[in-house]
Amino acid sequence: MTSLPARVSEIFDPMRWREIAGFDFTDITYHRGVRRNGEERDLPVVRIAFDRPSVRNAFRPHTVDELYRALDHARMTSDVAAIILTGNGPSPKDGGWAFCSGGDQRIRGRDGYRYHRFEDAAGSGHAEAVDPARAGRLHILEVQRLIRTTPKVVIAAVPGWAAGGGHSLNVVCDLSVASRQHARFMQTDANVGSFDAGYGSALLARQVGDKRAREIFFLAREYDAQTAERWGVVNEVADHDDLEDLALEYAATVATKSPQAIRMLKFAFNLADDGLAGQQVFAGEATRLAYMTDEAVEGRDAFLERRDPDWSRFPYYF
Ligand SMILES: CC(C)(COP(=O)(O)OP(=O)(O)OC[C@H]1O[C@@H](n2cnc3c(N)ncnc32)[C@H](O)[C@@H]1OP(=O)(O)O)[C@@H](O)C(=O)NCCC(=O)NCCSC(=O)c1cc(O)c2ccccc2c1O
Repeated sequence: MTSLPARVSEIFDPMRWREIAGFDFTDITYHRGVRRNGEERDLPVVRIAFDRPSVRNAFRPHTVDELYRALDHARMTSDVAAIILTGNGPSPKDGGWAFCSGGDQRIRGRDGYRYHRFEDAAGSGHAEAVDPARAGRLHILEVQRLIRTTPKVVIAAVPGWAAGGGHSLNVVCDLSVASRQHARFMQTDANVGSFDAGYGSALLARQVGDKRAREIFFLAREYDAQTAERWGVVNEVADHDDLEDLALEYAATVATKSPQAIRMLKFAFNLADDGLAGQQVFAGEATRLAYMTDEAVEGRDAFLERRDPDWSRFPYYF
């Protein structure tokens, strides 16, 4: 049996996971699902979790870099069907739970979120040199696009606060489950002079309706898991201790379906809202399907054999 991983979160069951080698993450944790009763084997699911519980799992640029790497690794792991995105907890400071509270406001500069603490030179005289190319970042938006275009089902397991950019991450996940006792939602962007004018607002309006989305952003009122379920922000509410089990159950069910069908469906759901970029992603998968046909093979072989293609075997289907 592989060694049990550390219990990274109070509701994380080490028996169900193994560490994924090759990463030295500091701001997130990354695990592969395993079955340990009987012969040990990998399950088609990974768990990626924000691991900054003392700041309600706020992300800094380094967190976003790590999140992107883990998501991309999961995307390219061909026997993974589903990705659970969650937040470790509780906070060692006050026992509070969080999925993610968005960008870490302590390191927000005038051009975005900064890798290093940066004091305005005029204000403090302690400006720290930062590679300008790595200065202010807003690349959580790249993570949103990766979640959107990864051919896997991404399941948000919301154990506590989903606020600001964390609220938007929940919106962009394919499915969501939330803790009855601790999940809280609040779109605080406008409180702090920020605005996710992309998926975080437009896709939210698709999910909850236009008036409700405006209410969520304009009033920035806190709402709980049951309300989130009623409004369509999450799929299901679970008791806190059962939250990760429910997310795993979703992942296991997704893994019983045809990988191709899931991919085509996910990209079909995205297509209209994502415009030409959505069409491109969907069309890429259509091309893969086409390459699997004898007709496409004939086109390729004819070129390689320096002859005219013979399409006579392939009818003009209608
Ligand atoms: C999330 C809360 C509502 C929780 O309130 P609660 O009372 O439970 O906890 P505290 O407020 O006491 O927080 C405990 C502890 O954590 C620190 N903390 C919490 N959130 C953050 C944060 N985002 N950044 C930094 N630190 C945070 C807090 O200061 C406390 O520390 P102590 O040292 O005092 O213990 C509440 O915490 C809250 O409202 N948090 C802020 C939520 C927020 O406004 N987030 C940012 C929104 S903007 C954003 O996320 C964003 C990011 C992007 O990269 C974008 C890119 C492009 C477009 C838009 C973007 C965008 O909008």
